[in-house]
Amino acid sequence: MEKSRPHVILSAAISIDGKIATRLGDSKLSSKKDKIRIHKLRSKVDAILVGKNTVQRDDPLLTVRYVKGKNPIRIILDSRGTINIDSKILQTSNKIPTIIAVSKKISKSNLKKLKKFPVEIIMTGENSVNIKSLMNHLSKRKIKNILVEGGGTVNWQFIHNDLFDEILIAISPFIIGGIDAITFVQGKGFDKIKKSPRLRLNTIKKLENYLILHYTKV
Ligand SMILES: NC(=O)C1=CN([C@@H]2O[C@H](COP(=O)(O)OP(=O)(O)OC[C@H]3O[C@@H](n4cnc5c(N)ncnc54)[C@H](O)[C@@H]3O)[C@@H](O)[C@H]2O)C=CC1
Ligand SMILES: Nc1nc(O)c(N)c(N[C@@H]2O[C@H](COP(=O)(O)O)[C@@H](O)[C@H]2O)n1
Repeated sequence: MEKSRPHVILSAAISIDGKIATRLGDSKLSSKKDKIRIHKLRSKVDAILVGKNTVQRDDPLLTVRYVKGKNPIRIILDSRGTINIDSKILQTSNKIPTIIAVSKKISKSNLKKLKKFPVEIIMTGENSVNIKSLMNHLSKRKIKNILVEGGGTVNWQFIHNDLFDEILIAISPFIIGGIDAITFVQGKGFDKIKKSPRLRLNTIKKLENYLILHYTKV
């Protein structure tokens, strides 16, 4: 029987105090070696997924550049289709397969704007993108594994809805601090430790001043 969702790996570079970006959105935490590690991983997955805020803040390419390898399909969660038309994601969508997942709340004008680009639009969910049904849809499209590269709001949705299998964390040698800085997991958070998913720490790897932690669910 076909699995109802792809295998999901959550990945982030964090400061030693668990932040993924400063309060101003600076998230450049990875070293060159760490980028090589992440690009190797990107080259092995079918798709890479991020949230709209990450696209707005970082203007990422989400491609494989530090190593040789194939680019994964890019998936952006953008409920209202507000992604900037000048973003690298849209501007390179003629070269790299790109899916924009939107909700039924998208305006006609934003839908029209997206349709001008060679992207696939998947509409699911009333207010925000229904990630369970999106995963189901992607599974039917033979997307077997997805690398979720944040941000914190998206990570919370995958964790809260128990839609992940592995977590890869690079602890970088920085301290960010501040209650307004984005943490690895945003959202409402669990109110009791017993509600948190149980994780098994599989490997710890030292990469210069970085620690790469690999967890799976118990
Ligand atoms: N250090 C690192 O490894 C990384 C850092 N970042 C940083 O994280 C920050 C962005 O994180 P956040 O503000 O938490 O935003 P986010 O990147 O998680 O995007 C959240 C947005 O995605 C959209 N969305 C649509 N459907 C959704 C759904 N079902 N679940 C969740 N989101 C949905 C909504 O517009 C929502 O506001 C940026 O500053 C970025 O630089 C992002 C990725 C990795
Ligand atoms: N692994 C990792 N380390 C960091 O320090 C980061 N800030 C991120 N961010 C994620 O990678 C995306 C940038 O990708 P491109 O270099 O533009 O291909 C960014 O948008 C986050 O998803 N990751």
